[in-house]
Amino acid sequence: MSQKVSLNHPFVSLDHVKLNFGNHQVLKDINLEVYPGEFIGLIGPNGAGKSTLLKLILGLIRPQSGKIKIADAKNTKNLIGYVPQRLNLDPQTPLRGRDLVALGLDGNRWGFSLHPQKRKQKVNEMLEAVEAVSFADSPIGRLSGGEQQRLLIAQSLISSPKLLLLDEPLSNLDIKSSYEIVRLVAKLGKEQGISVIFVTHDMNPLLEVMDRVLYLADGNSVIGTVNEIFQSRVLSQLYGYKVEVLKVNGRLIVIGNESSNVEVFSNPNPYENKG
Ligand SMILES: Nc1ncnc2c1ncn2[C@@H]1O[C@H](COP(=O)(O)OP(=O)(O)OP(=O)(O)O)[C@@H](O)[C@H]1O
Repeated sequence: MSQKVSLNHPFVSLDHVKLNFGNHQVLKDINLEVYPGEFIGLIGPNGAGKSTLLKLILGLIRPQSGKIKIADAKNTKNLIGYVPQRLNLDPQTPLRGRDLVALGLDGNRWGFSLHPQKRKQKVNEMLEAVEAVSFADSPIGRLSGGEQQRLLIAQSLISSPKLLLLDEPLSNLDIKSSYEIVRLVAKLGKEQGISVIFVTHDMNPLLEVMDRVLYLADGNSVIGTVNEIFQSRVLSQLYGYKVEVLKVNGRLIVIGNESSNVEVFSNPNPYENKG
């Protein structure tokens, strides 16, 4: 499906979004605009509502109030790719890597109607893009976490989405794989003009690729550039414990130390939510 997406207009916008689960107010007033090709890191403590925010954008749950707008598209089904946390698979699962990627075609209107040769070609192109050709014919249950993540990313991108939502894709990955996955997503996002919202607890691999950072806590959000948010003072204030941001060889590194005492500053939100 070809959709007209303007670079000057947000692809996704959330306007005063509020979400409760029963009496539990998870998101109080979220405002956000995500532009085409923009890479946003979504961070915040456990239970802050990061996955819930992704589900709202996916349309899986509806807000109590506020508006969520996805470009001008009427049919958003194929416009959003979603990568869940790693799969928990039985090692005996008969599905091969390339079958998992092909499943991404079946969720859209032309998946089954695609000529088998064209279908195979599309799957091969995606496997090459995520550098997964060498293990594409292995049963997915026997692949490593990093290999499975590459396949899930290929699956989510095969229907040419305009927005990619990734929910903690780095959990269970080693440092090298984490950096590789982040670089891969950032590269494909920029090449194809895909907006990315990337949920993570490990911020370090994202520091060089994020355009902006969205921090969720206590139902509210703070958004800013990496330089605005990644300061020891700001992160310590947001998390409520000592977080140090160091510059080593020109690169930022975030170190969290929950046991340290820290002065929690009186103003809980150092930045206005700029959307
Ligand atoms: N379907 C649901 N029904 C009731 N409460 C829910 C539901 N889904 C999530 N919650 C609650 O909403 C809050 C936010 O959950 P969510 O999974 O969005 O947090 P998160 O920021 O992604 O957390 P984590 O970092 O631990 O993955 C939590 O307190 C959770 O228990």
